[in-house]
Amino acid sequence: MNNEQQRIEELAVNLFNINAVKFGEFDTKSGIKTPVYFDLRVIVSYPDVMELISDLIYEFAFKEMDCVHICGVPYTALPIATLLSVRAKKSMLMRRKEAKAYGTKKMIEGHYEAGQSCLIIEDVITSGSSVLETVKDLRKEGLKADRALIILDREQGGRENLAKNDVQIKSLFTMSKLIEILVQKEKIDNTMANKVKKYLLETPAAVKIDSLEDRTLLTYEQRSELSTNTVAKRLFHIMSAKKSNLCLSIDLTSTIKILDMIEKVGEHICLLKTHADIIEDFNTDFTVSLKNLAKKFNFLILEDRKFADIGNTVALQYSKGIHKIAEWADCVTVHSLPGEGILKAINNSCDNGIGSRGVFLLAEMSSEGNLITTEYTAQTVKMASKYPNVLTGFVCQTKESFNDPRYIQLTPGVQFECSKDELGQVYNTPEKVILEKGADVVVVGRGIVTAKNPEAQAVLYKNVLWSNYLRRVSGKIE
Ligand SMILES: O=c1ccn([C@@H]2O[C@H](COP(=O)(O)O)[C@@H](O)[C@H]2O)c(=O)[nH]1
Repeated sequence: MNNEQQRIEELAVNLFNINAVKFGEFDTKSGIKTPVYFDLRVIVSYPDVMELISDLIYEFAFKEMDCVHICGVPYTALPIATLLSVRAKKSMLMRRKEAKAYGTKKMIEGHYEAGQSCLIIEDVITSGSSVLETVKDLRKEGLKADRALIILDREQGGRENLAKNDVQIKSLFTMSKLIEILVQKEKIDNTMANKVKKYLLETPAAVKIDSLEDRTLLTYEQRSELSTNTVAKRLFHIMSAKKSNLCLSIDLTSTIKILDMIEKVGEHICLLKTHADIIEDFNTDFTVSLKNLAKKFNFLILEDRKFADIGNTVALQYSKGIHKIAEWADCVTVHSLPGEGILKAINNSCDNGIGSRGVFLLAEMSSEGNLITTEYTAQTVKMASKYPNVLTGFVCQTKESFNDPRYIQLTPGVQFECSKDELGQVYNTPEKVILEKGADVVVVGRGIVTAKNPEAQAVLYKNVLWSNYLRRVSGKIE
């Protein structure tokens, strides 16, 4: 056995011994359970392991790579990048997780010039999204970022996702290699190893999240393949099948008027948005009729309840009271203001028998003078990323709010003219929201409901929204 192999095996055993590799059942970012989990954050407490890792990276991977700078993906890879920088006498750059609120507002700290190359160091890759975030920020500064050294590649699509974005990787271990060594060294038995192998074979490659590719250039069909929330998947399918990305906001106050309006426009919409609390004669028969119409015309129902309380209260508001929203609405809107308790509450309700449901988180609002800031929007998107199974998308106004192709941008505030109502609602045109603002599903309320001929108006909206979507995905925007 050669020296490299021996030291790789030594590292595998060390990682196992310090509990940086764990076996059991763990939740992952993508929502799929995994029998093996890597927590390389603990290595900072073990100088010998740190030294071994940086030696291995330096001798077996780094030496042959020509680069001006080294940049670790925050945070776990930062100490490794530091050791390597000292060892190789190469400049190190630091990528911030958030831009500073004052001063330079730079994302990359250190001295560099555009055109110089920067090698990225990362501990573990699954989909490769964290490496891509770093690549994105380095490239924004004009740096060449096309190679990354990884300690462990989970072999779940990260290498391929990165290659598609022109980043080549080299890793000390693949997951299969590590497992093989641990069996050989009698750290785990064959049953466990087979469980991991089965998981690797059966689990779809981790979705391509936060890629550099613009989500709005992907088709709804392509995005349905990536969806981790059942409602988002269904909605993408319905949109493609009906050639409609129109959501009707049915802000009427009587059940008869609502059902009558749906008979007229149901064929043309992919989503129906309700405000149950404005309906004066709300009753269970109405919800039965609503569900029948949703089935007949093939659309989903979104109750625009905008929950904004503590998790426990929301769980009750969602399933109890007169409205029993959980029983008839495929998805609901939720404010992020109170924190992730709301998402947990709805996630738990799904696990506890109501089945697959979805949430649209409010990341931005269409009303003039609303208090949402860009930081609030960014934190909302970050919070949501922990709940991929329940998150259908975001209610927002701008494409920049998020780029994860699994989620749907639902944009209200749309009419044929850019205008405002007397209470501060701001309207953009269908063309603008689809082509410039990144909307996937567009909410139209009074633009249809108060029209003389709502059906004809719905068809007009549907056609213009769909043709602009086709322009967007075919890259024919002049
Ligand atoms: O930021 C937001 C969030 C939700 N809405 C809702 O959409 C409709 C818009 O109705 P219009 O008649 O087309 O103005 C309405 O139900 C709002 O509650 C929004 O407008 N803005």
